[in-house]
Amino acid sequence: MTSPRIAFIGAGNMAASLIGGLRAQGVAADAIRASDPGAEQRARISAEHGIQTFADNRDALTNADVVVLAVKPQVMQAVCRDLSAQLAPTTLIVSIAAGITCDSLQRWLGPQPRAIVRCMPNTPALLRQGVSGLFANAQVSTMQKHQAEQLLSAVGVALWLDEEQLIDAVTAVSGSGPAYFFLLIEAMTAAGEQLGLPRATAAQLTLQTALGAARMACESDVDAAELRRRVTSPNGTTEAAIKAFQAGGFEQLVQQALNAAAHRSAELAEQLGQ
Ligand SMILES: NC(=O)C1=CN([C@@H]2O[C@H](COP(=O)(O)OP(=O)(O)OC[C@H]3O[C@@H](n4cnc5c(N)ncnc54)[C@H](OP(=O)(O)O)[C@@H]3O)[C@@H](O)[C@H]2O)C=CC1
Ligand SMILES: O=C(O)[C@@H]1CCC=N1
Repeated sequence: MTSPRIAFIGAGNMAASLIGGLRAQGVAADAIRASDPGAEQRARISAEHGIQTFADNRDALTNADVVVLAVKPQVMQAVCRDLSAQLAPTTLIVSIAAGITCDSLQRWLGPQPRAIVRCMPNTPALLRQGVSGLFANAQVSTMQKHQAEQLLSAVGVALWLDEEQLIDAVTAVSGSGPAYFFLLIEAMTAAGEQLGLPRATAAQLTLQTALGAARMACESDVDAAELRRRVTSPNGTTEAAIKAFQAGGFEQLVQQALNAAAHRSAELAEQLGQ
């Protein structure tokens, strides 16, 4: 199968990660186009990946099999309305925007039924270590599902969802998830410094521990709870720390935080889908 021609609308961080992943997989530069109003973004992406870029979104659409909508949720409606007349009926639409439903995209893209895949990737896509949840509407063909999966798996793991609503949960767990780990890294570094370590040492200890723990959790044949038990000696230092976390309501706090993210994703869909 020849690789599809892909147009990126919006050439910011997530688009740059996806384009980098595609290029690393051997997709030809001339199979990819991108548009963005920012001259700087266009120059950067075109210099890094050798692709053609455009200031007018409609110019990126020429011959596209797949159009990736990679703009912020707040401008999505205007972008879709502007593109609708220009889109071929067979084009696959892939949206990575948080809180924008397939129904809203369909409404903004005009009366013609559209094949739409809604995705939620995350920023480790930059290092091809991302993970995405994908939902396809009823118009998406098997071949188009394969095209969307190829696109997202160029930057990490791609997981299909049976219900669109689950995208809110994916957003809460993995879309926003990198920020939670960064928050923990910030807090552990600060706590290490408070305990007397030089900041750079506290940062290095924290980062290497995060990396080692993530790799163990990914590569081990036992689950995270068992790995935690193996670190926790009876009446030892880890037990003291875990008890302090739990006394502070750690698990409930994590649940509350993820509920807030999922709720905000659904709320964005409600507010921006009008
Ligand atoms: N960042 C993240 O962790 C994740 C983001 N997402 C989603 O990905 C999408 C893109 O996010 P991200 O890459 O981080 O954002 P960026 O701001 O980096 O990229 C968006 C780009 O779109 C450009 N843009 C603005 N208006 C238009 C327009 N009318 N037509 C074309 N391009 C336009 C912006 O230019 P300018 O900056 O000049 O406005 C910017 O370069 C969002 O919808 C977000 O919800 C999904 C998962 C994770
Ligand atoms: O914070 C946000 O809204 C976006 C979506 C997931 C990660 N960043």
